[in-house]
Amino acid sequence: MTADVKKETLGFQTEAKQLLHLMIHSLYSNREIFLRELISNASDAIDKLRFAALADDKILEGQSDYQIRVEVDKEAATVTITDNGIGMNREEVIDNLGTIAKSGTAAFLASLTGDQKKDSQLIGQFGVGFYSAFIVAERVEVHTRKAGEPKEAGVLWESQGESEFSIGELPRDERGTSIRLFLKSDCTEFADDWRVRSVIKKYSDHISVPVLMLKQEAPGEHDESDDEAKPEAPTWETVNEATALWTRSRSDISDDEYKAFYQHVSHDFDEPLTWSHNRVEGKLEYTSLLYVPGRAPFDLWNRDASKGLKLYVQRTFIMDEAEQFLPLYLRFIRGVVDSNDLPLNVSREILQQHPSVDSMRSALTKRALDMLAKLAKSDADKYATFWREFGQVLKEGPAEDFANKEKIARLLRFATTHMDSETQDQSLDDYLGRLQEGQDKIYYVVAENFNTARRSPHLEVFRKRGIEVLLLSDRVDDWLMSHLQEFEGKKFQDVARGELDMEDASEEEKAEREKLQEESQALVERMKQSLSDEVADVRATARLTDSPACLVVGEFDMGAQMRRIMEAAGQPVPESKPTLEINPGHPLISLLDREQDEERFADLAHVVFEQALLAEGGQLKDPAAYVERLNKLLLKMSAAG
Ligand SMILES: Nc1ncnc2c1ncn2[C@@H]1O[C@H](COP(=O)(O)OP(=O)(O)OP(=O)(O)O)[C@@H](O)[C@H]1O
Repeated sequence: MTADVKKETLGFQTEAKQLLHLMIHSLYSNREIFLRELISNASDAIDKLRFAALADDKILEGQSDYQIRVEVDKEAATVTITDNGIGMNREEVIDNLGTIAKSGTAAFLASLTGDQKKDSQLIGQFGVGFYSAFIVAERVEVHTRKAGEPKEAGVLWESQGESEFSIGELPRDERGTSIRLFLKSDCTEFADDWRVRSVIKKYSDHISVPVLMLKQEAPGEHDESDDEAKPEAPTWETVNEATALWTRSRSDISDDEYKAFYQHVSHDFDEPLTWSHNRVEGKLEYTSLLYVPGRAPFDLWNRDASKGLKLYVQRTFIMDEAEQFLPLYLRFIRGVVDSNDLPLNVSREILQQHPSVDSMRSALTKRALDMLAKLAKSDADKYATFWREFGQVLKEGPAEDFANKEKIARLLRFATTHMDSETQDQSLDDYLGRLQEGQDKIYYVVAENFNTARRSPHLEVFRKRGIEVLLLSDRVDDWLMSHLQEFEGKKFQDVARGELDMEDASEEEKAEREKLQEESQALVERMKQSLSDEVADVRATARLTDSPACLVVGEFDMGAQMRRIMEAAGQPVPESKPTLEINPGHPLISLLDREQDEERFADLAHVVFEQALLAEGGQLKDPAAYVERLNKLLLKMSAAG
């Protein structure tokens, strides 16, 4: 192909260079996947052409027999993948094959460790794509022409996968793209017809476009006496199943086929955790195939990361990332929806207004939630994986989707005082199964991290009474809890909020609490005066057993954790002071009560307040003053001793 080409040499973008290098070294043990990636791209290119032809069928140049051809040449040690899809012009070749446009790429590359095994996992998450050709090829040639452009617009791109590539003009009769791989000496197996066929069967059976290879003559078929009549034109045969997988009946599709199809639609390297394939008939007609990935993509938290489903209308590919069919909190779900009701010329704008889309969205949301519920029930290990990867995203659900709040709540998993471990593996149903007699609330504590939550002084009385408390420490938790009011008729109660009124307290306990309050009246008044700048109120409490004091926010005030997040984000936060609750039975509080020296009383009262703030993960306004006060008290103590 290279004769007479005016060539120009250009360098790969730095990120592309790094990725290429990494790809070659970390995916070697799984090298056959290059074929899946290239066929997947070829099929995408044909989908794009089909879609573009809906608006202007001149670009088909009278040829609408879509196909992908794979040719091997054992002698030359090459394998060539040719599609008659949309093709690329010069600029697109440079952009698509020479740079990586995904946002977050630099951060992704920085997260790599140099450990091949770990990196190969990560790179799978990133999506391997076209560059996987260089795992097996020492040189790659791409000859392409954009559909609808003249033959002379053909482009030849060539690279050895190091730091540069060359690009030149080379006329091309057929529209579309041909990718020729000059195989490395230890990869010549991919120039073998049978080897390639089996890889195509394995990974690309479900591609709706036919993948063709030259028919091989069976041994003995060749009749010598016929030699005069030859040569016949080579015949091509279809190697893959070539029907869109989702159009087939569920019972005819094997798990392996579902998995391979997932890798095609999601560009994921790994297997999905589960899937749900459904055909809906009646008022609306559509087929959906939804998957739960096994791992979060590297850019899950990027605003512009890919999300949504692949949309088809009557089998014709319309768009990637159709976001309208699922809510944001299910943005990790991948798959396909094929509608019979939407018009073929549907655009993103039309999708936003089309009446069927709303009904499809609520049905697909329900379907996705049911699929997760089923996974939780049938495979605890896989569900734990799901939760680890996507739990935080699902926690956005109750705020976004009021109608499905209860369903989502049932899917949530928490760390609680029951296991006292950081792993979030307890469901609300588990919690309800362990309610104490008379308990009619679901208690929780929110803190900055797990240990602060677990050691929160607010929990002391709950532990004493054997009442379980949810331990929340993810950033999204305050947000979540502000939208979850109740579950199965039980209200959620923040243990650090409002006055503690434990419904199971006995008459005796109540009387004791009242007595406590009366006895502490004088101390409480003195402390209120001393701490009037810091706290809204001081009161004696029975909720503490080991700690001298804790802070409590008003029933309707913003939680401490939420306040910290808002402050960190530079958001205005309404001014509100917490209430200090003290434990009159604690020796430090008794000491305070006995303190006659007003200055020392003020110091000690402040230290008690500041320590309560520290214990819940808060920040002191004036840490130096705290240290000074504490030191003063320590010195006093040693002087007294
Ligand atoms: N056969 C082809 N025909 C037309 N365009 C192609 C072809 N192969 C690749 N491209 C273009 O090159 C781009 C980059 O391909 P590449 O496989 O690296 O990434 P991708 O398919 O976009 O995503 P991923 O990295 O997740 O696989 C594609 O998005 C497409 O625009």
